[in-house]
Amino acid sequence: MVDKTYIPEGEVPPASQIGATLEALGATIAARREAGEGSYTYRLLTGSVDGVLKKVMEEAGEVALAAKDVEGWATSSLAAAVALDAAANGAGAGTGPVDAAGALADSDALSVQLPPEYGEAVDHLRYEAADVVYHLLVVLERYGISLDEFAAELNNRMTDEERPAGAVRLHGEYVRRGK
Ligand SMILES: N=c1c2ncn([C@@H]3O[C@H](COP(=O)(O)OP(=O)(O)OP(=O)(O)O)[C@@H](O)[C@H]3O)c2ncn1[C@@H]1O[C@H](COP(=O)(O)O)[C@@H](O)[C@H]1O
Repeated sequence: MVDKTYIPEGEVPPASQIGATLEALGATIAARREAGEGSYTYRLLTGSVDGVLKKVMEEAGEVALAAKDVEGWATSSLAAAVALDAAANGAGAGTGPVDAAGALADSDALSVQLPPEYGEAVDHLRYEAADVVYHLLVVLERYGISLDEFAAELNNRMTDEERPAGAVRLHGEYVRRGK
């Protein structure tokens, strides 16, 4: 898989990239409580709650649409490869079971060319996912749920094998499933 990420030369990466990023973003969002109307985050934190809740739902919907777009490009690429294979080899060619990677499981392997639009759709999905997380963090800040408390919620759901050593947990009285 292509590594789409990089670290600028000479910079030392933090122990956890996503942890450091969420911490920084959470701190920025919290600090925007004092920023004034010029800040989008301030407006989400202090305006009608419907505003930020609508954004969370809208962005989640955009994630779903973006993912469907990725699926669409994958499916049409696979269909095009099957049609090409059938045309090149005659009926019965390339008709074995297709695995998750879109390749035929038998020796008559099918070569699927993913178009540039597929990669662009994946990038768009990542973009919309970031929009959801940003708006979700604004909601958490609005209701005083710290990132550590949020982490504890996730950690409490993990098995002992999954949970990282020293991970923060919720006290039993704050574990309320569903409500
Ligand atoms: N991470 C974000 C962030 N992600 C998304 N957004 C905003 O969320 C809005 C999303 O709305 P839309 O969906 O209408 O816009 P879009 O994303 O351009 O378009 P689509 O999703 O419809 O394709 C845009 O205005 C984005 O600028 C964000 N705004 C701010 N931040 C962070 O918060 C910091 C403080 O921002 P301010 O409060 O604006 O100073 C920034 O420096 C960033 O680090």
